[in-house]
Amino acid sequence: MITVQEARDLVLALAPAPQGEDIGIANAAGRALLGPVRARLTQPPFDAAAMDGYALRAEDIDQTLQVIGEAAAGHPWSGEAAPGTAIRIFTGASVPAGYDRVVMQENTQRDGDTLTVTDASGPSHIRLRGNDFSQGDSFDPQRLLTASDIGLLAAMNIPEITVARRPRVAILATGDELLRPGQEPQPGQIICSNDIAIAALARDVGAQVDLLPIARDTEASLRDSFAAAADADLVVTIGGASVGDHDLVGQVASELGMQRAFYKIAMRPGKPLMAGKIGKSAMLGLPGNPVSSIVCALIFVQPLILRMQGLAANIPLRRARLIRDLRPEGPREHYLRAKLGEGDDLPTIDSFDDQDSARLLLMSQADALMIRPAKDGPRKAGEIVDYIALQNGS
Ligand SMILES: Nc1nc2c(c(=O)[nH]1)N[C@H]1C(S)=C(S)[C@@H](COP(=O)(O)OP(=O)(O)OC[C@H]3O[C@@H](n4cnc5c(N)ncnc54)[C@H](O)[C@@H]3O)O[C@H]1N2
Ligand code: MOO
Repeated sequence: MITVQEARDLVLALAPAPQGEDIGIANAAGRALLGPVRARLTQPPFDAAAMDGYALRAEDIDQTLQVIGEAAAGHPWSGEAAPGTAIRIFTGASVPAGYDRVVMQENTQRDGDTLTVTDASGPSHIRLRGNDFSQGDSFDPQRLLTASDIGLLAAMNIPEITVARRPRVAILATGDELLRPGQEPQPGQIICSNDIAIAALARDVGAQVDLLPIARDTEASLRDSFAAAADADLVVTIGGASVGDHDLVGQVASELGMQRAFYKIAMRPGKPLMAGKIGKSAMLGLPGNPVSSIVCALIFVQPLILRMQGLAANIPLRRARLIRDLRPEGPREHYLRAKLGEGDDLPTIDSFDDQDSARLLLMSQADALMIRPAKDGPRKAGEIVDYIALQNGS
């Protein structure tokens, strides 16, 4: 069996080069910029008042001043700064040339057109031209664009950008026992939970998801499903990956010409993971146990979808202190469902006693996946371990 790291490298190598698509920035949150863009203007474009008050020359601050004009946002004042004068100014207005200080109106006293400063302390309250960014500055965040990013693109006066086309991801749950949520289970049947969970994880990283009908445990049904997924950039199957008589996914995929990159990895949960290419699509075959499928989606499916959009696919590892001793590990890298707590320097982490890969309730209660290397020795409370933060965490 190959290691998780080897498997990740092979999975990421399945990503084709991203294709570009031009979109308006208003719809660009959650999309991946394809290459750097450059600011089309300087921000702020002029020295701008940061407070409502008066613009004056710092050297005049102790004098009685004459108010000779007004500048508001969008309405600059274009006269000359003369000694002993001030300009009524409002936040966002251009500070007229020659004035180098804005005093908040709370720190002034005005009588007709004369002004005295009652409190001369404090900063200049002027945002200098270009203090945020300058025309020509490059922007390339190397992650899915956030709300702040699209605000920044707007401020840079970039109305349209080229992003990676959303990867089309077909998700296929397999199993005779599976029903859709809301249906009435007969003896031996359960509700299909995995495909909608994996679909949500895929959408979170920018995929356009096609949730296929549940395939039955027959070769014919699986062939039909693979045919329906032929246009996908990535086909994710769920279940039927193990060695049982009804685990047909690998067999049918091979008959359809799948070029296998690997089958089975030293990971717990997730051992029967399968990866390769089928037709024009990348394919990942996830194990059917609900927690296994979600963990594999976090470690392999999401990074692959990000890579398909040209992004680095690193999973941020964090560190926490064990709250109690741990037994030695077996031959597979273990991703344990765990709870975080407040600690002095680092958070504390405590894995659940029950690590059954079928227990969705525990997965939903976990706020971290604690990572223990294969064959890790016993660990003592207080030692530091790596973990991956989960969305459930507060
Ligand atoms: N003899 C062996 N048996 C098993 C091994 C093994 O090495 N030797 N590995 C075990 C491990 S580890 C896993 S993980 C599972 C994976 O099996 P499959 O991928 O073939 O999954 P299924 O058998 O189809 O299902 C397992 C389990 O999960 C339920 N399931 C499946 N799909 C869904 C779904 N979409 N929604 C909700 N629940 C689902 C299914 O009903 C089963 O209970 O194999 C072990 N066996
Ligand atoms: O690998 Mo299975 O995914 O341990 O439950």
